[in-house]
Amino acid sequence: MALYRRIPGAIAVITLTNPPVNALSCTVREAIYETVKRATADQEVKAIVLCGANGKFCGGADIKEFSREMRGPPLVPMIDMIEESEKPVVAVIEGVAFGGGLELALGCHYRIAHSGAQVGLTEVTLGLLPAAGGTQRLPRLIGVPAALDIITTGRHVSAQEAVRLGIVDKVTDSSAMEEAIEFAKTVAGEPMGPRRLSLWTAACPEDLDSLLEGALVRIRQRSRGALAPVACVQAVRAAASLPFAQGMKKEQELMAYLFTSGQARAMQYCFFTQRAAARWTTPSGASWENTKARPVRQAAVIGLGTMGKGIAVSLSRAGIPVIAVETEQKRLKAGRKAVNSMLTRESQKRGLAEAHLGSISFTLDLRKLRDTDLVIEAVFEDMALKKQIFSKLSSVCRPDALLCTNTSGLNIDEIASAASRPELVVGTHFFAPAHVMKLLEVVCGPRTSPVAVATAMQLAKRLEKIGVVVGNCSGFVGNRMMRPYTEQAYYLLEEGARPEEVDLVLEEFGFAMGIFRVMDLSGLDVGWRSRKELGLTGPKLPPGTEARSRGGKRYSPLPDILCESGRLGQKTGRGWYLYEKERVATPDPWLQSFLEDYRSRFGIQSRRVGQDEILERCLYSLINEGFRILQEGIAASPEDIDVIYVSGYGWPRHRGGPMFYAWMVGLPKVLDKLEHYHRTHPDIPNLAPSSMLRKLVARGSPPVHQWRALIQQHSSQL
Ligand SMILES: CCCCCCC/C=C/C(=O)SCCNC(=O)CCNC(=O)[C@H](O)C(C)(C)COP(=O)(O)OP(=O)(O)OC[C@H]1O[C@@H](n2cnc3c(N)ncnc32)[C@H](O)[C@@H]1OP(=O)(O)O
Repeated sequence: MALYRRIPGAIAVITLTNPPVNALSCTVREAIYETVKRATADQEVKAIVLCGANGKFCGGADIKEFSREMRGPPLVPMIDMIEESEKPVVAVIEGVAFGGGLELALGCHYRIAHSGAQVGLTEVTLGLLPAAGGTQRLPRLIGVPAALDIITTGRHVSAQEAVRLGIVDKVTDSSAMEEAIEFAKTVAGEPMGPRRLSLWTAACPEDLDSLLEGALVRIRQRSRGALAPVACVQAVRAAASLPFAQGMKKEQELMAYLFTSGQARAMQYCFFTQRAAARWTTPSGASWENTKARPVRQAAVIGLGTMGKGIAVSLSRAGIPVIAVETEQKRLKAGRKAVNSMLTRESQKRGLAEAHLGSISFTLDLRKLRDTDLVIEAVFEDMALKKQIFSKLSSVCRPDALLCTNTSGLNIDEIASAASRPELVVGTHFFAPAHVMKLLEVVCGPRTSPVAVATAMQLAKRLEKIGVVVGNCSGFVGNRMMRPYTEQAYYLLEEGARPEEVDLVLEEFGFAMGIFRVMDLSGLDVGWRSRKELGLTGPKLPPGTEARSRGGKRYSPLPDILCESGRLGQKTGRGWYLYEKERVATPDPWLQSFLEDYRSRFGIQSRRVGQDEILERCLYSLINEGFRILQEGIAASPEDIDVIYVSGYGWPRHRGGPMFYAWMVGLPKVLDKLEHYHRTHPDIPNLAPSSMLRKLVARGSPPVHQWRALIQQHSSQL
């Protein structure tokens, strides 16, 4: 709703009241209409102040309403009515003014913001565009180039930048409300015509076409295949070239097209699932409701390799004092140097004062961890080494200290078996670079206590990461699903495809990089090491093993052969691609002839592999593994899997996540295709459709939010 009160000085104050973010729900819109009409009709009122309750102006349109039939007064005429008011309307921007919230403020005649406020036209992040006049008013207010950037990225703009750009008229460190009231008194009675943005002309550069073209190029690089940012560019073009009314018509047409697109649905699904994952209720009944996280006043990181360094920076940035431990003086020195320079870069980039960073001390002595609340082990993926560390930690640390391992796939329970209190051992799987990537898989072993999970999830929040609780199995959720995906990519090469063909299909789907480019970037030796550990290749492989088969299942030795010949990816200048210029991948003629030789050596008839087959075999095998994960109770819900993929594996947000995508494609189609590919490749068991997928199809393919209820609770690992 919106509360109305009249205060001395002939001012009407209208307060949007819809916790937690004062979203513009049907009821709020109705109340704004009514209160603005009341204020304009009231002879005693000379000016109007519009604010939000609880220190937040407005979080925009109510996203929950987008999936229902629209009711109540629409936003556009409501904002027009405010702009047309003869009495000045002053918006008080505290907290946030996002999406429709900022559009509402743009309809007001003046905007006064608190210095801590943020504004933005964030609709593009939900697959939409600012269709309450935002695409037409913002360019008129601040010019086309700056508006184009804000509208197409949906980025949050600080109050300081907002006043610099002219989005707000004034910023104050003290009470924005009081400032606005005093200001409103000074403009009461003035004509409002010059303050109506709809009457302005957008300042436009001479080379408008090249500005818009440049924006489209950046959009294609950043979010391939996403419709909303492209529509935003079209709407801004309309603002630059058409009268306001026609621009508004164009804005509405584009919105109608986006609103019903699967992409908007997918991105709104992402918005809600990310928040649902943070609420983490497990099938065994643990949740924030009944479990309290332990306070983390001091943390430690063991191992200052790539991951350890990023984790230490992440902790320090959250203001948590850190003890960083290494085994050798040389490594400690190198680690200290790297961490300190990362922190300096961070504080320069984010404007963080050193006082806000948690202190980091460096030591070779594990005994220094005796007062630590939480330890994160980030050493090599070596089970024996990890067990040795956990055993030592048990004797050095406080008995209630939480012991976390950053393994990316080893058995948490086996690691926990070396600790004296296995219930306090939990997996915290960070993603590289750990101080940048948002995802944290919180891995729960069979003996991990709810308190340990709650503490790790609370830590994720403090580190501004998205924590998702998963069960213990090889590779957990994310890496486990990657295996069948990469295997399919190798098989496709064996059968006739080229790396650049596979990558192009995946990039056109929306991944920032295709799988072969990703492998080249992270180093082919990472997978090679783990395949050697598993005895799939290298010295542990029993003599006489067939080159293309392991345990009766198809195996591709292609990546092993590349590694053996020193092609480890970008770092050696060669991998699946050639890197003559640093980081620039070019198709390698050597690889092409190597693949031809390989095929003729193994009698494989090379064929042209179509784009659909590339996409389906890569994605459906990954999705199929997701269904197995659900079946085994390793993830609590399909939404959790989707959050993991969107926030940690570059799955395009406008595709919702693998499980949502499967549902959008149609579960019967996914099942049918998997059956087809499995019939064609019976030696690839990953292609055999999972029973969970069959079950969902048999139940009529219910929407994703209903799957959780169908997952057998007794098989849950959580
Ligand atoms: C054809 C008809 C349409 C015409 C209108 C078209 C023009 C307008 C479009 C829009 O305005 S779209 C919405 C634009 N707004 C946003 O993108 C903001 C989204 N929200 C956020 O970014 C954040 O929530 C926040 C505002 C920065 C607050 O962050 P914080 O971390 O403090 O809290 P959260 O956990 O994110 O949110 C708390 C709670 O509130 C729910 N929520 C937030 N924003 C909205 C919203 N706009 N609509 C509905 N609900 C919202 C959020 O889901 C959380 O709920 P729970 O998970 O706790 O249930």
